Amino acid sequence: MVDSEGVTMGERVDPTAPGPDLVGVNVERPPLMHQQSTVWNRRQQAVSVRHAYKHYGSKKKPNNVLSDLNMTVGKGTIYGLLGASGCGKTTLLSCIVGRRRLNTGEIWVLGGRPGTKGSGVPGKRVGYMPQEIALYGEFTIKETMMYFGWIFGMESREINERLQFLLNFLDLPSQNRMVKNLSGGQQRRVSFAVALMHDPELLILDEPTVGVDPLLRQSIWNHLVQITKDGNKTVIITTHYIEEARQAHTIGLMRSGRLLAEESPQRLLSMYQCTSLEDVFLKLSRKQVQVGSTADQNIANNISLASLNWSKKDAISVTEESGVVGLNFHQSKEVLVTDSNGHIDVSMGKTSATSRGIKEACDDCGNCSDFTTTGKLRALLQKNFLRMWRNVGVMLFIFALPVMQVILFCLAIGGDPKGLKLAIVNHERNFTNLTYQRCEWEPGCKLMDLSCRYIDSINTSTIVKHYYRTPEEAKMAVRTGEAWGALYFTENFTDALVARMALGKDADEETLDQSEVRVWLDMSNQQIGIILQRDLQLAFQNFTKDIFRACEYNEELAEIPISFKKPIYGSNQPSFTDFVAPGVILTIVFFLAVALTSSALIIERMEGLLDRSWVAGVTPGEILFSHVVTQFVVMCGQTTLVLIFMILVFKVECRGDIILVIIITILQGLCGMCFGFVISAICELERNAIQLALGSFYPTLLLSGVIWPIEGMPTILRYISTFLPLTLATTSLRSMMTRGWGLSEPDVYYGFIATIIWIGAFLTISLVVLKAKRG
Ligand SMILES: Nc1ncnc2c1ncn2[C@@H]1O[C@H](COP(=O)(O)OP(=O)(O)OP(=O)(O)O)[C@@H](O)[C@H]1O
Repeated sequence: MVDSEGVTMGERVDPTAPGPDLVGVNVERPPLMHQQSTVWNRRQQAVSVRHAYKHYGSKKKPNNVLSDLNMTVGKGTIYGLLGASGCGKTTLLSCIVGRRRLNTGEIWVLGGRPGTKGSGVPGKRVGYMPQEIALYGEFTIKETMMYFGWIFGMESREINERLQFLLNFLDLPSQNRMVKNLSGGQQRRVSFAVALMHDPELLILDEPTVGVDPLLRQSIWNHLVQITKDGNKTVIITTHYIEEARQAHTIGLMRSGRLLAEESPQRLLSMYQCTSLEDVFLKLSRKQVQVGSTADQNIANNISLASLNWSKKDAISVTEESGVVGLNFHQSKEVLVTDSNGHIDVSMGKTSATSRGIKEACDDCGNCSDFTTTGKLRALLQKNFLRMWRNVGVMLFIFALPVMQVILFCLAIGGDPKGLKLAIVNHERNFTNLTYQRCEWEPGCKLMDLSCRYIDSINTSTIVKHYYRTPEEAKMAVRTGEAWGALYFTENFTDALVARMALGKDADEETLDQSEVRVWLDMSNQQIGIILQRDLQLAFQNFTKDIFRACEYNEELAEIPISFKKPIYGSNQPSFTDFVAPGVILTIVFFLAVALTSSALIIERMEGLLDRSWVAGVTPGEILFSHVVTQFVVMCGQTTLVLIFMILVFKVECRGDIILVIIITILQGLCGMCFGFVISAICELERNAIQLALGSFYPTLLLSGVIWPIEGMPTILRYISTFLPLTLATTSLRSMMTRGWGLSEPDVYYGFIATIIWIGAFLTISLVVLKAKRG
């Protein structure tokens, strides 16, 4: 029994298994079995698609775009793929060039399967012009050609020669014009030129003639006819100008994810007795709608000729193999030979060409390292730098923003508050005029007007003193927000204080009570409250020491018996800036890298540039690598600026090895960049990437111990915090800067290890996601 593939049941050739001809090592024609020969022949066509199914969306709610589609494109032919908008042409082409994968079914392109090693597809065997412009707007025409030429492994001289030809042929303006300044039609022609650049074996053009004037359109078709003449080049073209497709050797009429017909234009016109291809398409479409339901029941394939019941039925060859009307297309090409079974065999006499193509593709991989080629790297790196260089806004963003952030941080954070109002009530003095207070006291060992002497020792830059008549008035000032605290001295403050000091343990309750300085603070602002407490206590200590010194007592008696010696690390008056600065340095570098990277990749993807590079043979790994290199250079610049401003200009303490400080900062920048890659790989839209980047900013900042010690967090949060990319690195940098520790300390090297692990994890995730998305 022979099935629809022409293969004996039970001996079906596994479409997914690589055939002997796959890798170009053994392209000898498989012997004997006719069925195998047919399958083999089919696979040697320029393109062969069999039983292709492709859907978007989830399996539960699939949007079926290709359903059991079969297509055969003979070598050395022009294949016009026609169909209404949304019928799946672009999807089919993207599967052919290896940009997407089918859900089921098989595709063979130039004797290999797209995406397999050594097939050359995606790669330089294919020239692809996508529907969107997909060009770098900030490149000149010449730079655009150089970029793609290098990716295709061409020499600069070769590219220049080809460029001159294409400029003339496509009537393009000066090669130094920026792409973004060209008209829509000119941009499309540049896009077409890119596809023609490396003279590929298979040219896939998605609506190349949109926006092109009729004369040039004809010239483009003439060129396509010309390049396919010798049988070595094949063209697949989609167009909305159906009639221009008359110049194609074969036309595939597509509707609802299937091919309704695949024939030469002349044959289609005569078969359906129409004068225009549009009429043929309409006829076939109507028929498909009419018979759709019954046909679907009988044949799980494309439209069946039997059910169509055309008048010229005999003239149409229908095979179940193709499921397409007239698969045995009768091109007027001498190169196409029909074998004894009626199957086309274009491979005869051309085996060596196929072999050569695949072999060349393999050689390309063999010549260079497995990872990449210098041409590709050169192209990708130049592209990244040129894009940044041409975009002044981005350049400013890259270098001015970190400096601005450091300056703002150092100026705004960590300084002692100034001008805090204190409401003072001093009943030792009978003030009549509260606007001008003279609270005089006599220096030396004079125990008089001690309230005034104490008030005088209160730091005046932080505290502004306002006088009130009664404690109630002063407290009201605090309640209404006029003052941050109220201070009250009793009528007998001096006498009571002297008695308290003289009597010591014999002092009575009233003496103790009268000798107190009573303070009511607004503690709603923790930082201000603590600073006021600190300053009032410090002022009292200085005031007492001053009296003891004057009276020739031992001034140490004025202190509490806990002696804080010179700290082992830091100072007795630690600065909040020194605590926060290490975390702020890393946060600035980390999140700038996130912002920059995440948007860069998404913009490229949305403009279709990433797709185009992929089809040209650039791998996700190469794209990531080129961005890592570009970002690394940027990172070094940013790190230098941030550290210069932080340490040299604003004198933030740095006791440790500056080289280690620089290394961990750069590593954190790289880590942020890799996180940016993950975001850009996951998110389709720039908007979503921005949301994700911003959404991750606050949790990371709050949980990484940047602004508050992680020791103050609940236990679970502390564990979570440890596993965030910034936490251990912040601790490490802080230990280096404030304690002067080196790499031998666990606190320091944990930060380095954690950062490196995060870089690896982020890179792996983004590679996996990018590769998955290519499918
Ligand atoms: N990435 C995608 N995700 C989800 N659906 C998609 C995606 N790309 C295309 N589609 C859907 O698949 C269907 C076929 O789209 P496709 O772009 O292949 O059609 P087309 O024939 O090329 O149309 P046109 O001639 O207008 O370019 C459309 O319904 C489209 O909305």
